[in-house]
Amino acid sequence: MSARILDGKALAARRRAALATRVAALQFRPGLCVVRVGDDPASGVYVRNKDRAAREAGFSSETLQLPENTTEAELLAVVKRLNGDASVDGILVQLPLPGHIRTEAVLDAIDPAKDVDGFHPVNQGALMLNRPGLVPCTPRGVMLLLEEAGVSPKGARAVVVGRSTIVGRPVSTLLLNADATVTTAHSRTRDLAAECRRAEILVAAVGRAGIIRGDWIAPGATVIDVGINRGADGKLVGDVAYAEALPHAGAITPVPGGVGPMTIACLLENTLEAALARRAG
Ligand SMILES: Nc1nc(=O)c2c([nH]1)NC[C@@H]1CN(c3ccc(C(=O)N[C@@H](CCC(=O)O)C(=O)O)cc3)C=[N+]21
Repeated sequence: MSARILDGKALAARRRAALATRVAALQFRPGLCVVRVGDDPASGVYVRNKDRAAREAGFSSETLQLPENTTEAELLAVVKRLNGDASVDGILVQLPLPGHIRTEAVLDAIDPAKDVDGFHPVNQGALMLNRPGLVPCTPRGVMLLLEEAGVSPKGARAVVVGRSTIVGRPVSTLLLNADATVTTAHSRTRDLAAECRRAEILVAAVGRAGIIRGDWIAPGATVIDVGINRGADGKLVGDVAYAEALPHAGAITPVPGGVGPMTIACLLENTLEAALARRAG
């Protein structure tokens, strides 16, 4: 038996096509602005793919490329200008930022109504309280892939490996809000293999190639691999040892072509949502 492959690339393409139809019917173009400081390689692929996807869906998309030596004060001034720019519906500041800039200070400065990453404390707090708000893109993509797989979180044992504020924690919260029984495992978890083996839904968001081994996966489990790591041969690989996992999992997302494209589709959905909410007043 071999796992069903959850095609995130195809699902993302369908969602972007649906978005394009909705955007074409609007009286305005939703505007996304991405701010990139320096050229961290982790951001490169994302910025290029996002820009193309945004334009194809009828959004206006702009990337402000600032030099590596931009000061925190200068970046805050850019964010404030975008907060006040009525043509900008969504603001995304690419992470990671250079070490001399405090990430929290920058994220806190983004207008929560334009925070299409969903990283602002107001939006993260809303998520924790299960109230309406902008939800982080990758975690939303994870939930949509589960839905696509026909897997209901309700009552299910879910294990999320990773506790980052941008993926692990919000994924755990979304699963909890969807009535899963959630374990958040991390680098200090005593027996990671044992925790993973209990999972009916396993979400890997660690950022280390292949650390989740095939025999950590319960028979028939649904595996969502959030990791996008560069392997020794330069190819993209996930956090899950994919070939090993195939005979164990019931369904699994590939890397590339799984969660990554969904992140971009959800970013555009968040941008439309922010645009409609702001323009409704
Ligand atoms: N403020 C902020 N928000 C982010 O969401 C954010 C960020 N900063 N910094 C960088 C990371 C990285 N990230 C990716 C999203 C999609 C793909 C993606 O589309 N990957 C495709 C294609 C990869 C390829 O072909 O090279 C795939 O996995 O199939 C990759 C990486 C978002 N990030």
